[in-house]
This record gives sequence, structure tokens and C-alpha cells, in this order.
Amino acid sequence: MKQADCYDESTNGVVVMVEPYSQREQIQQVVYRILDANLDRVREGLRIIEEWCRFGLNSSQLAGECKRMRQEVASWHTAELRAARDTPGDAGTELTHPQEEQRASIKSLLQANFCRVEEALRVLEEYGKLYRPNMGKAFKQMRYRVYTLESNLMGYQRHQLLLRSRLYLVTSPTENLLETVEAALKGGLTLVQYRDKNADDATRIALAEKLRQLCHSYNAIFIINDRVDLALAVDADGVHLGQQDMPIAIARQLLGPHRLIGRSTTNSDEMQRAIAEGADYIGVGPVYETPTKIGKPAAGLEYVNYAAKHCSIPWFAIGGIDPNNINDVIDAGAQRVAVVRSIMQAEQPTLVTQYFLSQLNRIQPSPEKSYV
Ligand SMILES: Cc1ncc(COP(=O)(O)OP(=O)(O)O)c(N)n1
Ligand SMILES: Cc1ncsc1CCOP(=O)(O)O
Ligand SMILES: [Mg+2]
Repeated sequence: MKQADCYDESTNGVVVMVEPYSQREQIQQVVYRILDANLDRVREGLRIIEEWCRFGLNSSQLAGECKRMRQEVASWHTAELRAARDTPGDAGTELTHPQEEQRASIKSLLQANFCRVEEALRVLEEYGKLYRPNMGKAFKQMRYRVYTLESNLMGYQRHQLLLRSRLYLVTSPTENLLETVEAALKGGLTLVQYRDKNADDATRIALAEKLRQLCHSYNAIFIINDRVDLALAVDADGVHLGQQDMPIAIARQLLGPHRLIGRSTTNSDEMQRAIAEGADYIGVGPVYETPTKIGKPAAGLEYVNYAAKHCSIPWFAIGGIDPNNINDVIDAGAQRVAVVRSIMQAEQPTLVTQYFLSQLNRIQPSPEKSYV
């Protein structure tokens, strides 16, 4: 290497001859650069997730877990790893993908950063074995902590959104199902249940997939009626079970703690049993007799009033509710309602949704059990 090639401004012209690296040292420097880059990725991704936990969910528990992991990651970030950084020489700085250029929702932002953190932790687990004896094991354990954090966060998100939901659309079969649901979502709907008693499972799965994607693009909850297997198949946010459907305990075993389970109730015994069995919410009705559920006698406004006084979990009055009687149902104590025909058969589902929400948002929701 010529004299001039060795001139180094950082040493004020004093030529520092650098011995050419051996193969081992070269590999070592590459490993250091990989570890340095991925330690940064983990900390940056955790910080992005932590901000939502702190400011979006107001969860000191979830934010605290992110902070603790960030600090643990920082303890591995040694000076020699940082010294190996060569950003100008990094061939990856120009690499990008259209999906990285935008985020459709908070949910997709969080999922993208969880994936980034989990991939980086996998890299640190493998290459860390070349750097420190217990580094691989430490980052394997942290990766599982991040998986748990992701489940808890997504579950927490669902419960927070459930608590904020005032209007629940239960769908009925129609040619323009997706258009109708999207119109209601545009009107501010945040909770949708796919219900179709007659379609075959292939049709149900195909439609449920599309509805889930549509709901999540509007940051709304998507629930499947009756069928836990279908809910799992399409990664729905939960299931709604009637009194004749699967026991809540079995559904909980299959769905886990982070998906929502609703239960229909028509009287106080069914309500108390649903709460005791761990339902996340209940349906209260039918308030009025309805052609959507033929043969089911009305539970009446009396049961709505009972629920208002005794129900400790979120509940939705359902059955025959429309713009003409919504305020009677609210006056009886309902803070949340579920509807089928009023929106599914509306000329303008967006306007009907907005009207329902305008009436429901007039009332301050009473505190219920918070999801911890
Ligand atoms: C929110 C809500 N409440 C009640 C029902 C009725 O469920 P179920 O008793 O299972 O009757 P079907 O819907 O299966 O006919 C519901 N679906 N959603
Ligand atoms: C599924 C269900 N469960 C109790 S009433 C009902 C149907 C309500 O439909 P609509 O809102 O059209 O009266
Ligand atoms: Mg049912």
C-alpha cells in the first residue's frame, strides 16, 4: 500500500500503518458489524412499540417491559461493536421495500416492528454465539419475551377497543356484504361480527378472510359468530357464542387469553353465568322481537335495565333496535347496542352508523372491569 494511501487526516497526517487484517480478523469485524446493526434494530423497534404502549394504550406495564428489554439490549452494545460500524460502507442502506414506505394502521405498524425486532433477535442469538458465551441464550430468551409481549399487546389492544366500542354490527347474508360493512366502518363502526347460518364453510372462510382484512384496515374488531374453528382459521379477534354453542371454557382453551369471547344472554342467570365463565362481553336481548331471530321471545327493556344495574363487563343490547327506538334502549340503560337489519338493510349504512353513534356517544360510559 503506497505512503499516500495510508495518509489519515484523523491523525493530523501522522501515518498510522494498519496491518492488513488476517482472514479471522476480517470475519470478526463482519460479525461485529452484524451485531452492532441488529442491536440497534432491536432497540429502535422496541422504542417504537414502547411509545404506543405508553401513549396509545396508557399501559405502564407494557411500556415498562419494552423499556427493560431496551436497557438489557444496551448492556450488550460494547464499544468494540460500535467501533466496527461502517454506515458509509453499508450496502444495505439503500435497500427498501414498498411495504416499508407506508403503514396502513397502528396494527400494521406494530406488527411490522415486532417482526423487525424478532428477526434481529434471531440474528443476535446466532451471531452472538461467536461473540460471547451466553449471548445466544440471552437473546433466545429475549425473543420469547417479545413474542409474549406481542400477544399481550394485541390482546390488550382488542380489549381496549372493545371497551371503546359503542356500536356492534352483526352481519346478515347479502350480495354487497363487503360494501355495506365498509360503508359502516367509514361511519365510525369499530366492532363487526360475521354471521351466516346457511353458507358452506368454504364460502364462510373466504368471506371471513376478506372481512377481517377490511375491519383491521379500519382498526376495527372482527368477530366470528358461533364457530371457534373458523375464528382460528381466519385469525379473527374472537368469537360470539350463543347459549347452545360451545362452552366458554372450551372456547378459551382453544382461543387463548388474548382473543375475545362473547356470549348471548336473555336473563340474569345467563348473564351471571357468562361473567363467571370469563366472557369478555355479552349480548343482552332480544330487546324486541325480531325477524332476524325468529321465534326468540323478547327479553324487553326490563332486562336492559337489569343489565345496566348489574353487568360488570361490556354488554350490547340487541334485537329489533333501529333509529326510532335506539333512544328508548339508551334510556333503559344501554350504553352499547348491536344491530343487524338497521345497517345491513340501510340505503345509506354510513349515515345510519353515524346516527347511532351520535346518540350513543351522548352518554358517558360507566367504568367496567379493565383488562390487565
Ligand atoms: C352481540 C350478539 N348478541 C347475541 C347474538 C346471538 O347469538 P346466538 O344466541 O348464538 O344466536 P345466533 O347469532 O347464533 O343466531 C349475537 N350473534 N351477537
Ligand atoms: C342475532 C340476534 N340475537 C339476538 S337478536 C338478534 C338479531 C338482531 O337482529 P336485528 O338487529 O335485525 O333485529
Ligand atoms: Mg349462535
